[in-house]
Amino acid sequence: MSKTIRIGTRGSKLALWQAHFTQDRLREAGIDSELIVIKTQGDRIQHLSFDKMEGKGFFTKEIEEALLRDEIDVAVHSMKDLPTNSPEGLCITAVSYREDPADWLVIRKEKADAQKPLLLPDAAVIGTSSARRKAQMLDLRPDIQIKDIRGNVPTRLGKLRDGHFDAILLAAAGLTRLEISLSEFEVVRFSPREFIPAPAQGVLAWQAREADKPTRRLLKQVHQSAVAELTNLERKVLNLLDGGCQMPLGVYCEKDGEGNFHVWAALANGWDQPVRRCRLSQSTKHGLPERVIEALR
Ligand SMILES: NCc1[nH]cc(CCC(=O)O)c1CC(=O)O
Repeated sequence: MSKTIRIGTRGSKLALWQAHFTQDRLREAGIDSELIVIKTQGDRIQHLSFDKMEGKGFFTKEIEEALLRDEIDVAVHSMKDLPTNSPEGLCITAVSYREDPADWLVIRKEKADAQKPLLLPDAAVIGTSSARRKAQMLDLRPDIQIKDIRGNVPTRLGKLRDGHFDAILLAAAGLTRLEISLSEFEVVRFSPREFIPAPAQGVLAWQAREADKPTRRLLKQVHQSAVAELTNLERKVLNLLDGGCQMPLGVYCEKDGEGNFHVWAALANGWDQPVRRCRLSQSTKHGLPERVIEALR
């Protein structure tokens, strides 16, 4: 018999889905757990665009602090929201399967224009607060207008429905996990090789105290090491650039049946600056992140 693992999570619908998913995986491994909901800066400050907020890790800081204070044993994060350097004393112990890593462009049906690229009318108003999505969208359609949008996934869809935007960009992972019907909208489902996702998009990270060996041993039972190999590569590129989740950087990695690694990356100096792209392949992962940085220069 092991003790009950305390899982710390944000309170949004998607975060709770992720926490329940964690509980299910642990239960399968015979491990009992309970949920502890924690509010973060990212949940409280919903009116500011991310580029107007200071620092990194808006969705993760308070949960990491609870972990350090021993109020929880495991923190569940969307891995893409997690800065590449864990605070002193904490580490990412395990990662989940990868949900579809793509971004989807969700368009109001009455605005969709089948004659135009990406089904967008001229000068379409696109809602996104992500510098990465802004830069890649402007690269594809320089005529569009960008407007910031905040709030959780259902809130954003509500704002689209209410006509504040012609289209918005969302992670396929969030929409799929919440089983949100998009039948009232037109949807452009980008390939992650074309519209490059955030490093580790679609993957959950399970964080624990470095010194808490019993919890870390339990988490290893649900760890997906093949996923970690790819997300570690993606996050290494972010780390080498000294970037956070507001950097206009997309990195996406696949490993093929022969064991070769393929990386697609896109980087801009700012959200309204030109996008530089690269696609690299090699048979080992060694030195690949460094080559990506070189190619994006
Ligand atoms: N930044 C918010 C956030 N963090 C994780 C997801 C979706 C799940 C994932 O990508 O793992 C989202 C919503 C979105 O980007 O549309």
